[in-house]
Amino acid sequence: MPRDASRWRPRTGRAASASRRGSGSMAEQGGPSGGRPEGRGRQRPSGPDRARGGARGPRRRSATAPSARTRRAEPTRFAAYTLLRGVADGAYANLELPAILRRHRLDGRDAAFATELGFGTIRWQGFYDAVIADAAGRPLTRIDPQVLDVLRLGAHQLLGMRVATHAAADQTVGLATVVAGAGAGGFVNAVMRRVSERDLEQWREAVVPPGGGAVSLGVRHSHPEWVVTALRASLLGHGRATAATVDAELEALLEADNDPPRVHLVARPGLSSVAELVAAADAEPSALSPLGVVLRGGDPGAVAAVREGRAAVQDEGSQLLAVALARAEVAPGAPARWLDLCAGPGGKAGVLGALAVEAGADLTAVEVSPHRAELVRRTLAALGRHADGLGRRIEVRTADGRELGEDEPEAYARVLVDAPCTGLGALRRRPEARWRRQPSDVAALAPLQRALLASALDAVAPGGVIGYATCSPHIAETRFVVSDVVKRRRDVEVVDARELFTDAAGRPVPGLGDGPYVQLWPHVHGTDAMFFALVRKLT
Ligand SMILES: C[S@@+](CC[C@H](N)C(=O)[O-])C[C@H]1O[C@@H](n2cnc3c(N)ncnc32)[C@H](O)[C@@H]1O
Repeated sequence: MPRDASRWRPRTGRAASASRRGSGSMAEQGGPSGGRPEGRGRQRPSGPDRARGGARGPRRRSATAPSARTRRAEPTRFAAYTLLRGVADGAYANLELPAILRRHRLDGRDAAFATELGFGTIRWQGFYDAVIADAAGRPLTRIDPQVLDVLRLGAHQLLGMRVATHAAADQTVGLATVVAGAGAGGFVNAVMRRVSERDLEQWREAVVPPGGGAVSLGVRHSHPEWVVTALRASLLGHGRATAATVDAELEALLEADNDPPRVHLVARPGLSSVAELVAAADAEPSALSPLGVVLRGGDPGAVAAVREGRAAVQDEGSQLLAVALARAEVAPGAPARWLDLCAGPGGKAGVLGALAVEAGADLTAVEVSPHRAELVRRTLAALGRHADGLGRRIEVRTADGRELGEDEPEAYARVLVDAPCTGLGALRRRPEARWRRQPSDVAALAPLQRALLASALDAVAPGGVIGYATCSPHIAETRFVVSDVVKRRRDVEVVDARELFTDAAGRPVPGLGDGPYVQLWPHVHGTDAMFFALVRKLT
C-alpha cells in the first residue's frame, strides 16, 4: 500500500491500467478463465488526476445493490486470487505467478495489474486483516479462508491501488460469488461497503494500536511483530542506528520492505555487457553495480542475453557480493579453483563463475537439493560452454556442503557460503516470506549455517578467502555465526570487507557499517539487506 497514489505508479504503466479498470467498466466476462479483462483495448482517460480522484477524501459508497453486482470473476482478479490460494497452500509467490499469468493469458498491463494486486495484497495482508476484522465486526478465524483472501484483494484495490470504489466492490463481490457462492457475495458486499467508508489514513487511525512500539509498527507497516523486533535489533547490532536514530531508521526500513523492488539485470562478465543490456532493453546502467542495469520497464525474459543465460535478473546487492569475493586479495600460489558451497538456484554462481573464468580459474558449484542443483545446471549452462572454450571448467555437484571441507581440504582459493537463512532481508522480493517465517526458524538454521561456514574454512587453501553471506540482517544469522565459528579456530582471521564494495563509478559504497562486516539495506542502498563477511585463512 503506497503512502500516496504515485508510489504505485510505475515504470510499466501499471497505474494507467489500474485507473482504467477503476473506471468501472463492467463488461461481463465469460467466467474466471474466459474472455479478456474488462476495459482491455478501450481508451479511457487515465493518469495522475484520475488516480488521485479516487484517492483523497472520503470514498463515495457504491450505490449498487448486491443483487445487481457482477457474478463473474474478472481474469486479473481471479489470477491474483489464485496466487493467494497457492501461497496459502505453501507455494512461493514469485515462482507461482508466471504460470498463473500464462494460464490466464495475461500480459502487458493486465499482467502488471494482476501482479501488483497479488503481491501488494500479500505484502499488506497484516494491515488489511486488521481493517477487515474491524469492518466485518468479527475475528478473522470466523471468516472462511477463501472469502478472507477475496476481501484482502478488495481491501488492496480500495486502499492500496485506488481502484474506484464501485469497480473494486463489484469485482470483489463477483469474485466472492464465483469462488464461495452467492451467500458469500452478500457478506463481502457488506464488508466492502464498510471498508470503503474510510480512506487509508482513517483506517490507520482506527486500527493501528497507539504507542509506536513493535505491535503498532507491525500493523502500520504490515510486518509480524517479531520481524519488527528483529529488524530493530539488526539496525542497532550492525551499527546502522543508535538508540536515538533507530526508530526513524526502522520506519524507513519497514517502508522500503513494502516497496516493490525495481528489476535489475546482471551482465555476466565475458558473456554479456552493460552496454549490450542497455541497447537491448528499456534499461539504464546501475549506479551501484559495475555489472548491472536497471530496467525501466518491459519483460526481462524478452531480452536475448537473459534468455540465453548470458545475463540474468539479479539484485544489485547480490552482484556486489560476488564481485567483492572475486576482488579480495589471495596469496600467490593459491589453487585456480573457486567454490560456491550453497549455489541453488545459481544467481551468484553465475557471476562468480564468470569472474573465475576471467581470472583463469574453475568454479565448483555445490547444492544439496537435487531440484535446485538442476536449476544451477541450467543457470550455468551458457557459462559452462564459454568456460570450455577457454579451457576452464564449471562443475555443478549435488552434494552436502557440510562434507566438502573434509572431502577436499585446502583445495580452493575462494569460497562463497551464501547460507540458507530466513530471508528477512529480501521481504520486498518475497511477499509471503514475512508471514511464513517463524522466530524458531532462526534457531533451527543456526547449526547448518555454522557447519557450512566451518566446512568452507576447511576447504579453502592457506592464503585463500571465504565470503559468508546471507540475505538476512538478523544478528543471529550474521555476526553471531561468523564470530562463533572463527573464535574456535586459530588458522583464520576476519578481514574488513568494506573496501571491496565500490559502486559502478569506482567510488566506495557509503553506509556499509563500522566494519569489518558489510551490511546492505533496502532503505539505504536500494538492495536486499545482504550481509557479507570476509574471512582469510592464514598462511
Ligand atoms: C540462500 S540460497 C543460495 C542462493 C544462491 N547463492 C544464489 O545466489 O542463487 C541457499 C542454498 O543453500 C542450499 N543448501 C542448504 N543446505 C545445504 C547444504 N548442506 N549443502 C549445500 N547447499 C545447501 C539451499 O538448498 C539453497 O539452495
